[in-house]
Amino acid sequence: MRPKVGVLLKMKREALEELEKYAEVEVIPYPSEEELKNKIHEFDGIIVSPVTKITKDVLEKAERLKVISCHSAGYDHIDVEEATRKGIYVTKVSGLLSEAVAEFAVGLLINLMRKIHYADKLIRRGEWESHVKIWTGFKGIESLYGKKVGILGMGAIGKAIARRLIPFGVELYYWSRHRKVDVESELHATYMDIDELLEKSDIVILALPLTKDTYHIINEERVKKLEGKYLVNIGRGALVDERAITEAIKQGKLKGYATDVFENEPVREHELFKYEWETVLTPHYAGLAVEAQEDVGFRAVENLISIFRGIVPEDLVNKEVLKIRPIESVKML
Ligand SMILES: NC(=O)C1=CN([C@@H]2O[C@H](COP(=O)(O)OP(=O)(O)OC[C@H]3O[C@@H](n4cnc5c(N)ncnc54)[C@H](O)[C@@H]3O)[C@@H](O)[C@H]2O)C=CC1
Ligand SMILES: O=C(O)C(=O)COP(=O)(O)O
Repeated sequence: MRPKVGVLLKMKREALEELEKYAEVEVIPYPSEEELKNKIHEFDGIIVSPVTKITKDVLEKAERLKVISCHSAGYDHIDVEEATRKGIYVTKVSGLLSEAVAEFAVGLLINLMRKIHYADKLIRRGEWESHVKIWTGFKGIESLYGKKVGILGMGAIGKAIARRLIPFGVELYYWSRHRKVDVESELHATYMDIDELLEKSDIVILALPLTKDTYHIINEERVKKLEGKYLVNIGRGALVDERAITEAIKQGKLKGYATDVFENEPVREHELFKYEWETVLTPHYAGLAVEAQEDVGFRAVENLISIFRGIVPEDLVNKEVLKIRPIESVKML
């Protein structure tokens, strides 16, 4: 029997056609939790974007579900622990967005330090001369050259950021779950414990996934270690305690915060909106470059089909699931 697959986003037509070769497909773009609860029992597999949360309540109704294929590198919108317990395979799309996202992270950082976003506003308001006031230093514009940059999370994106920063003449530090000897020889980045890294860096970049271990990893205590420094967040909003960050910006302790991600998205209003000099804020769009998005749909389809064929894909997030429900028992193709 062909698997029934729910596509819970607007996916590229070509990727959808590829999926239709193997599965009975129903497209329900961005359903509400209620809609999903009423529908999920029909599916053997789903393809899902970061906008749709797959909660414990949804999974409770997912009687047939065997595969959740994320159309993204992040998988924090899935209750992975519960999925694993139920023997559901969860996959992500690794690598495809990294170059575009890393480029964007560097863009955010340069913008934050050189105030490009702010200068753009000044000239449009007819305030050409005011740049002189700024330049003479009442608030300070800084160059990246010679700075110490600490990267938290040295995965696909973290490495791509590091590679881009080397030509800027910075000193690189990193912290990740595991020490990476290849990174150290290729990128000349020094491994440090997170707290030492926060203390020694002038700039900190977050490129971690959001998990129960990394939730609020930049908490109130750690924000104190960022006094006089810049922070860039390209991972997920809840890697930081946004309230503590906002307070530190308000008090002039954190020099700047640039982020593409927020604790509660979408964001319509935020206290940080007031701090135009100190913050650069974008609506979760670092991965949105046509070149980056080109193959994401195909990879999400490939991961899902691979599992239904009894092949474990490299992009499997919850490897422990293999012990709970062996791959042979999810084979449908
Ligand atoms: N702003 C955006 O549009 C985008 C954001 N992202 C976010 O970036 C995250 C990272 O993506 P990739 O680099 O592709 O992932 P990856 O899996 O290649 O790298 C993640 C790194 O974080 C480390 N890590 C994981 N858990 C850790 C922990 N508890 N403590 C210390 N280190 C830990 C891993 O060892 C790995 O080096 C994604 O999970 C996603 O949330 C990804 C794409 C686009
Ligand atoms: O891949 C990820 O984790 C992302 O955050 C990308 O999000 P998007 O699918 O571009 O809204």
